Amino acid sequence: MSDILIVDDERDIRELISDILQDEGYTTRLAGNSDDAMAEIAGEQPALLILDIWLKDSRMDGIDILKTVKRDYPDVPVVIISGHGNIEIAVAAIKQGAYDFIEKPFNIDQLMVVIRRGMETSRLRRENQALKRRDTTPAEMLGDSPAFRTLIGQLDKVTKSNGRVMLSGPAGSGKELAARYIHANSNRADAPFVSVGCASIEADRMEEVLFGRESEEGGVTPGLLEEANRGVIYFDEVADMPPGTQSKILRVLVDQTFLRVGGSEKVQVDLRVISSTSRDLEAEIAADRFRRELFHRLNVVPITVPSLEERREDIPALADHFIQMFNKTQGLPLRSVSNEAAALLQTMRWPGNVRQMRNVIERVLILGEGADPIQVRELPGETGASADEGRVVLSGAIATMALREAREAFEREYLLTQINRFGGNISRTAEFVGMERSALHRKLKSLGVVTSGKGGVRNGDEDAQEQAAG
Ligand SMILES: Nc1ncnc2c1ncn2[C@@H]1O[C@H](COP(=O)(O)OP(=O)(O)OP(=O)(O)O)[C@@H](O)[C@H]1O
Repeated sequence: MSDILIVDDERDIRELISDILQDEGYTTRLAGNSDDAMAEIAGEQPALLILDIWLKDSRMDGIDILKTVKRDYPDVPVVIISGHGNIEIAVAAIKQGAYDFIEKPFNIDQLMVVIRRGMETSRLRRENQALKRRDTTPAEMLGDSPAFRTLIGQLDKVTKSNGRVMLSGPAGSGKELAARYIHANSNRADAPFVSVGCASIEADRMEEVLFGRESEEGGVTPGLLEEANRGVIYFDEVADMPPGTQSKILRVLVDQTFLRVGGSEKVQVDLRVISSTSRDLEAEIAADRFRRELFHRLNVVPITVPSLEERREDIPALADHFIQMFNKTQGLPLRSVSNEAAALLQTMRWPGNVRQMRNVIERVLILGEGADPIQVRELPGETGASADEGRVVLSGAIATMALREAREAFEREYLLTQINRFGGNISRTAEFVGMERSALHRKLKSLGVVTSGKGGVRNGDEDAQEQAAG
């Protein structure tokens, strides 16, 4: 959707405009009457429409087309071409929602100014829509660990106030979910929740995206602040907000008004602001990358969202939750998690927090063996998947034991593995593990492992015996 549709009954004119635009790098489509124009638009929505007001031999005139387009494709900016001296008609067209107009005869510069601005508007609208699409209904926030209960307790305290909240915590820990929880339980729940990814919007586009734009003729493209009016605006990774925008946002926070880009009249908004950061904002302030006044305005109620490793207790319930979610949304198999696999999930490292765990579960459901329950060997680390996907600290069974029992289990498993490696040769095993032969014998005896002659090992514990044999 980056092309321009030119509708004019005069072939010379439409081809002339097309040539100029193509020279400037735009793709164009042409239509000489209203039927062709509507067919082109229905086929693929153009990024911008240039429309002659007077169309000979057409069922609809330009104003009718404009009305239809504004009704059915409100995001397509329409630039009207009007004859010289037809200013009233052009103004009427603006009132009907046209973005701008050019008068015939026009020069190339005039044309290009209007088109470039129109294309920018179109891009901005699409960007805003894409951002809004990310706004899905709040997912359920799950957990019962002490760290999670502390978090929910703090969130519950701020839902009914209008206080600005700063959520800090590592990536993927659930900051946005916490912000949505506040919104959903507040008296702004019926108004929008608009998320602004401060890291994902280019610095030079930020102001237009936030404040919107106004054309000289009064055409308005609202920005995200206006779209969030009466609701919540969520600044995700606020440390990434460009310095110029920081100053402007500071002013918005002071008097809840702002100017659109190109505008001269103040726009009033009623917003609750929630921000998030995974960085240390004090350090950003010390390095002159973040404005202290803005920090103080945003950081009225600071709330820390714990990492997943601080709430390992919640992991089995989260795993079940994600399995059910992927079953519902993607039809992936509804599986349970074996105790060992759950224990392993609880002992892994999770640098990407809940998001990473969600991805791991999704991958297991897609690529795993499919039989119930999910086994340890299907999990990353055990399957040799990327080290980043969670380094295994402990094997599954050991993770569920008390220290003494775990130590014994580990020693048994370790020594049986070594004895196997050395074909049952106790002397070589003793040498490798750094023990006296007699000390190793004693150790094995205390662990219930019986060495029977050459190469054989026996063990009271069936699992260990299986491992020794395998
Ligand atoms: N307590 C929870 N219960 C259920 N799902 C959760 C929970 N916490 C986080 N999630 C899920 O984990 C994923 C990441 O959460 P979210 O996007 O809120 O994290 P974030 O901290 O905002 O991440 P980033 O800083 O990277 O944007 C989401 O899919 C979210 O639904």
